[in-house]
Amino acid sequence: MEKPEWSMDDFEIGKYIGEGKFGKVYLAREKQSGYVVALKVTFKAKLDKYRFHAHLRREIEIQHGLDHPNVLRLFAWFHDAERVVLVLEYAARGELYKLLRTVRRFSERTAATYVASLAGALAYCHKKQVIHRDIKPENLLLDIEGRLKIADFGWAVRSNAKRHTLCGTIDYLAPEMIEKKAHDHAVDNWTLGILCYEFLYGSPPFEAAEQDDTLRRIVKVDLSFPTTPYVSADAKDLICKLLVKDSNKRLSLDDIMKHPWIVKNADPSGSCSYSLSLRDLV
Ligand SMILES: CCc1cccc(CC)c1NC(=O)n1cc2c(c1)/C(=N\C(=O)c1ccc(N3CCN(C)CC3)cc1)N=N2
Repeated sequence: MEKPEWSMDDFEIGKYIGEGKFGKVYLAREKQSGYVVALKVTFKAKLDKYRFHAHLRREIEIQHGLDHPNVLRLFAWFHDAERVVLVLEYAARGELYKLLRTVRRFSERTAATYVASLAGALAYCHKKQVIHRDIKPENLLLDIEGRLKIADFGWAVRSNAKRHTLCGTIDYLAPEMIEKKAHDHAVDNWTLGILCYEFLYGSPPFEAAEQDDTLRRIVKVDLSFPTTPYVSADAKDLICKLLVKDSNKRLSLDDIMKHPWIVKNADPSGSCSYSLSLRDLV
């Protein structure tokens, strides 16, 4: 997909897919190859208004440098007089959180497959000195085979220096980010524990009516497992080894891949042709 300079004329624009704070996403087909992509269009006027150039530039630099089966590809980008356009991989099954809300919670096999995919993608990002910092169901997409894709590197940073910026939805924030201590890639490991809990129980572990209560529960690691739905001891063991206050004591991404629950339940292909098992329907 490399060529001197792309323009909107190279694409047939398809249906509107969705929008975020700064951009609208459209399905599109590249005319020469017929390749289907997602075009994320941001108007420069909006960038000026919110002084968002640096954020977008960082998103482009970081995501363009990543190439992993569970990271949404940024193939190219271009701009014209009024827009900046990102040419992104198309994830045909949409947002993972909508699937989670629809089916209420995932089976242990599906949850373990997604956790393993995330651990693999994050291990790759950390090796490339990148911390995503905003891993949450809303930023996870599914391709046509049901394979998980991490998207939206808007909050990602290079992890050479310790970071101090508070960002992201509070349910997924690690204690050290709330206590404004220096944080490193271990924040993504914490978030993986939050997601694993949410995949299995249908809501994040420290959810509370008031934001302050959630923050208090996070810094206290006030973790409890409801008696229903049934969740295996292995799954709870993994969650307890990730939701650890001391970021140095959290299970490493490599150890997650070797954890008995993952080894026993994760589908090595990474794809969950989502079959509703009877247990998921009760
Ligand atoms: C929307 C712009 C935005 C703002 C902030 C963060 C993000 C990343 C998630 C994004 N999205 C983004 O960058 N995106 C890059 C993308 C992308 C979003 C995408 N697909 C979809 O969003 C999508 C949604 C629903 C869908 N259907 C729903 C109904 N089903 C029955 C059939 C399938 C099928 C595809 N493919 N590449």
